[in-house]
Amino acid sequence: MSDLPPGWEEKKSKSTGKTYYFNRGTNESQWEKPVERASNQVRASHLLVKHTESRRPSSWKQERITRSKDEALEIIKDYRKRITSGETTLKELASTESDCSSARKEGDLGFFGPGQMQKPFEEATFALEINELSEPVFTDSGIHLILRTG
Ligand SMILES: O=C(N[C@H](Cc1nc2ccccc2[nH]1)C(=O)O)c1cc2ccccc2s1
Repeated sequence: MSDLPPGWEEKKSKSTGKTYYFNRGTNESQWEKPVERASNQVRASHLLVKHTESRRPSSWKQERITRSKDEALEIIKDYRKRITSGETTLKELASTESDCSSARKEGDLGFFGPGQMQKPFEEATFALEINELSEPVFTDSGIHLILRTG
């Protein structure tokens, strides 16, 4: 399978059987194989702190998450202070502290486009500059710190 830049998919023309390329961001198609990612793709790493109201109050770290949403927010604010002070980095903290399974990849979620992540997460990420760290972001999964990386 040819490896395509993020946001593109390979298709076969129904009439001619020729391969063409579909850009999920612009819904345009082209015959030429794309070399750069679709413009609407971003990449991010994140640190998630779950709480009792999380959609799935369990993680690789803790079978049953018992902290409250308020406690989770205090934890996230402390993490943000430690990152912005330079004491640690988001990727370091995500590796040991994130309640998301992406912790094993330093919180890296890879590339994604519109419609792939929960709306508050998507909107927050698309509003960030590359290498910018978000404020606490609330989704049904819990509370996140997001670092846009691409
Ligand atoms: O949804 C996931 N994990 C959930 C927690 C979670 N909820 C999220 C909501 C938005 C963005 C990331 C999120 N991670 C879980 O472990 O309960 C994902 C894990 C991974 C791992 C690698 C790449 C993408 C993803 S998305």
